[in-house]
Amino acid sequence: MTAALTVNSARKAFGGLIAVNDVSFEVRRGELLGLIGPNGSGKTTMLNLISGALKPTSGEIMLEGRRISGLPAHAIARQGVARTFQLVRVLPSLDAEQNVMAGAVFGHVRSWGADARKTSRALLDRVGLGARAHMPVSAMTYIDQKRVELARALAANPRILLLDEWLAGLNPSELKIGISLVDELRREGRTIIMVEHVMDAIRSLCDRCVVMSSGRTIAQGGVEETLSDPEVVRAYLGDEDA
Ligand SMILES: Nc1ncnc2c1ncn2[C@@H]1O[C@H](COP(=O)(O)OP(=O)(O)OP(=O)(O)O)[C@@H](O)[C@H]1O
Repeated sequence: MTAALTVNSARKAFGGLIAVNDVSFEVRRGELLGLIGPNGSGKTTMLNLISGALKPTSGEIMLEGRRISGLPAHAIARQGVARTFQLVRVLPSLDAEQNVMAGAVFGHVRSWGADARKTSRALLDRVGLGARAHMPVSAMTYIDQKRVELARALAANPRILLLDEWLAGLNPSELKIGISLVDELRREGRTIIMVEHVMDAIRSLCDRCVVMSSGRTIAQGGVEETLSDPEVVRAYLGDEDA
């Protein structure tokens, strides 16, 4: 069966720094893959290569067997890749509902007007913001802006969802809610890549992990087996987020 996403020898150089160095992995349909590694190991750059925010220096990325690397970000979004950002990016002058509608209009399965509004309302309910649909996002807390961003990413029913540290910065009770929300997405069969430092979340949510260190993949496979790999333990030692 064709993988949902295939990354083949992806490489990204920023001048002399190779942020992603010959990385290859697959994400199966309906799988939640954890992309983990110490700070600066290349995880966000890898997500940027998939979403088209950056073009790979070499290598290729395929979505459902079709090459997406090299396409502009908006074309990749149309093909069905949606994401959230490590530092939330919302449209601050618009309200929550309008932000989510923007995802429905510009993404994979597009809808407009009343349809987009209906989708948007349902998703805002789902992320716990049903009562604040008309609040300007600039007046929302950071956590609520993250929820808006997740709803926006889901609005176009993407083929693959990229979560860049979506659980970071949550307090323990918010984290519990956040984990169960991602778990619900997983149970409904969504294909997700999650860049995350919260190890409890990795352990409870991921089907498999890919571990990066200094731009390279140092391990991939089942979560427990990967996290106990001596090279992974070594890569994390001394890293305060481990
Ligand atoms: N636009 C850029 N220009 C130059 N260097 C960059 C750029 N983006 C990332 N880098 C460098 O590439 C390396 C990998 O960064 P990246 O943000 O992908 O790591 P990360 O694993 O996501 O880190 P973190 O967990 O801290 O978010 C780092 O050394 C970073 O400084």
